[in-house]
Amino acid sequence: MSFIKFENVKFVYPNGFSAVEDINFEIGQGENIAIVGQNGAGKTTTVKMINGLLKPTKGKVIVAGMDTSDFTTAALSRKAGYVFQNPDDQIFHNTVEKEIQFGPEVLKMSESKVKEMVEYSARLTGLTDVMEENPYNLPLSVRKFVTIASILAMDTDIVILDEPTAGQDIRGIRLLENILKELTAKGKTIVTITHDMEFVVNNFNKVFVMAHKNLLKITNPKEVFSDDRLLEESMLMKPYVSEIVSELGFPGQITSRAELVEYVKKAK
Ligand SMILES: Nc1ncnc2c1ncn2[C@@H]1O[C@H](COP(=O)(O)OP(=O)(O)OP(=O)(O)O)[C@@H](O)[C@H]1O
Repeated sequence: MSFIKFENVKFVYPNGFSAVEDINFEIGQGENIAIVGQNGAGKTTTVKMINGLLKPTKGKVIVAGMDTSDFTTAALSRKAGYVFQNPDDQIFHNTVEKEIQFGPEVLKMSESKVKEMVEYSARLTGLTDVMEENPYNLPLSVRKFVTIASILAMDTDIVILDEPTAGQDIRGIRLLENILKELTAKGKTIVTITHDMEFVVNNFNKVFVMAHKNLLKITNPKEVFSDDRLLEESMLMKPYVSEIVSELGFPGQITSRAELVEYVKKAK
């Protein structure tokens, strides 16, 4: 059964610019989806319609049984938490702790539940030691985790991450991978926009490929990276491993480091 459903969805910004033309898809509860595609394809516009920040100009968006056109953004954001692409569009408190606390307090969680959720989210995002800091004194990559923590603390059924990998080093990527695992284990539905193809290969089974204001294909990473036409149309780069593998003339289905190591070991 679908938990998120887009039916013939079009979105036109107030200035008349059409960013999404005609999108149809369904996401089941507990699914973990990556959205990839060229800049300006309409990825952010699409996910903002899931938590009601934007309402479709045409068509229907149904989230957890709610037609988003009939509900306020406040009501929808209790179901779907959206982590903004740019943390500075989201952060407005002067300590990390206050920022994370804000969401659960708005949701009127009990004092002990707020404390529990803040501690849990801070631990998961590696922020425990910077709780008293002003977020604006922290690097952008850490500010991103502050925004992720503030959404995790709300314990929404749906978590939307917009470009979480941008500017992250290996520690940040590992933290993100752990967060995805933890959320999946808790049965959360996760939608992640990313340009990092290595991250896609290592963490997702289902990929939505967007281009030209539409959803081109719903597939898995292996199919994306073995479909040269799709790659070209959506202007996606293959993961580094896939590039090396094709230069070496190895089988094209190898997309991750682990698979490459396995293949070379067997071939020795
Ligand atoms: N508020 C707005 N008013 C008018 N046009 C907008 C607005 N916000 C975004 N757009 C335009 O809509 C198109 C789709 O933008 P969107 O942010 O959804 O794309 P995206 O696929 O997420 O791109 P990126 O990977 O660069 O973040 C772009 O051409 C963008 O310039």
